[in-house]
Amino acid sequence: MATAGGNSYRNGTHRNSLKVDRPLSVNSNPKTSIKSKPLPVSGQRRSSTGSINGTTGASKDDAGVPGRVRVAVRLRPRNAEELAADADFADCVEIQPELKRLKLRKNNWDSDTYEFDEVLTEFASQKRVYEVVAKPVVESVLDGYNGTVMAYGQTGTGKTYTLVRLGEEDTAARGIMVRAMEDILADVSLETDSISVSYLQLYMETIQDLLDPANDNISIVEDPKSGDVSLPGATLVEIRDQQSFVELLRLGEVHRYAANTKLNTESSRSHAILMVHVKRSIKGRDSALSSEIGNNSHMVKTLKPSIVRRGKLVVVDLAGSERIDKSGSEGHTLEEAKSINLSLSALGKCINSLAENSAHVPFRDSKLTRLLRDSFGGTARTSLVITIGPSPRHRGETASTIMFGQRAMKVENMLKLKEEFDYKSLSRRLDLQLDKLMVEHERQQKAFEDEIERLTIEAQSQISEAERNYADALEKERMKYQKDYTGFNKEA
Ligand SMILES: Nc1ncnc2c1ncn2[C@@H]1O[C@H](COP(=O)(O)OP(=O)(O)OP(=O)(O)O)[C@@H](O)[C@H]1O
Repeated sequence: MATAGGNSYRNGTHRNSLKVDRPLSVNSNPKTSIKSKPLPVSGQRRSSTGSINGTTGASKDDAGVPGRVRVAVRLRPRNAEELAADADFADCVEIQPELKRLKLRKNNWDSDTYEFDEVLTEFASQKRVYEVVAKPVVESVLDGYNGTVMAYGQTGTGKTYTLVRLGEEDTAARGIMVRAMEDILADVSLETDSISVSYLQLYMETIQDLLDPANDNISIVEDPKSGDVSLPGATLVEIRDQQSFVELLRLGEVHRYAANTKLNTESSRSHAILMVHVKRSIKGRDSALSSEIGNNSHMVKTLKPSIVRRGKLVVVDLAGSERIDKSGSEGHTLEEAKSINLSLSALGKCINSLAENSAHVPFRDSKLTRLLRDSFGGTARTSLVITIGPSPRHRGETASTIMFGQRAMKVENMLKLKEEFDYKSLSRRLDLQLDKLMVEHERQQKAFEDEIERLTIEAQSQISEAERNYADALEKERMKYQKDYTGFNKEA
């Protein structure tokens, strides 16, 4: 029945209510907009000194650089079931990519319009999705910032497809995780830099290690001073090539728990979290710290520690955001769904509080929000992709996903360069220098002692010779006197 209305709606012949939940100009405030850096030419190394807002070097301002959470929406194409079941119905959404707008149909005559940082149609390639959603974040991580890429949406709308696909049989299908590592490996130098990875899942408020399933209750440690969150119990694997990373992802996926629900037989019931730590050594390059220390005196120059930048990329594949009642879950699965809902609703509450600038943000309400503290309202550059399906039967979930994305767009982070002096390597360098100096000192001491001994021996032999000469001369003198004395007596 809705076909005619749906088509005419799609052709724009009906008046739609324009409900834009935020100012129409995405970057209306130049202070709060992040200018994405131009993409590097393939195979060409970027300069690592570029900063998030396009200026050279890091901001010396300790407060950081403002960076709003960026949100893209991705529409999944109709699946086989929808092609059959929804054949007579129009999609519940219409995408206007050139305007970066999405229309959510209310009925045959009316729709609400929302604007996002990017809108990705059902034809958007995985490459394009990576480039608009994740690439700017990956570049920031390479420059020494923290970054987050997260997918949020109803079960079966393409979160795992967008983030986790390995694309081994079809390289065009590679998801964000694989493409991000390719870019990271292409930019770092493994002689001076290092990449290490943890892969975890958050399931029923428990953090489990996807790289070591026996490690199933990892605690979150928060630094009370910096607020930094870490998981010291998680397996950390050093990555040196793409193949070992892909194998690691495959291993993680095997371990990821997937429970069936009525909505999707391969639904992920856990949140999967990939953490990529990128540590880079900066030598003689422009940096906030190196210019702070100055380079006037020779002393400072020789004792100047090198600088390390530690960027962390967090990629989060959230569990499906569908309502419990609709998933038809019961028993254990109901507990699961409640737990998933608890963490997702805690995330929603935090985002609402941040969007409204509330004094209190309830980060402590769930492990997910504790883990994502730096990603929302923190120091990370964050990009969210919200995934939606076209089916009018799931209009409610699609609407709630869209509202989540709209609120997330209001969250402002303060991006901070994670740069510090490498005192450890300075101390190692000084230890080495000290060892060398001590060996040299010992060598000189020995040479000095040898010289003293030589001089002593020489002096002693000279004294002995002088004594001998003196004794000889004395003897000669005595003999002479004796001879003279004897001669004198004879004459007398
Ligand atoms: N953009 C797309 N193009 C083609 N197929 C897609 C796309 N997005 C998702 N799919 C397909 O839809 C199905 C569900 O996708 P996926 O498993 O990624 O959903 P999900 O949101 O991660 O679900 P869950 O919350 O249950 O983990 C998969 O078969 C996937 O291949």
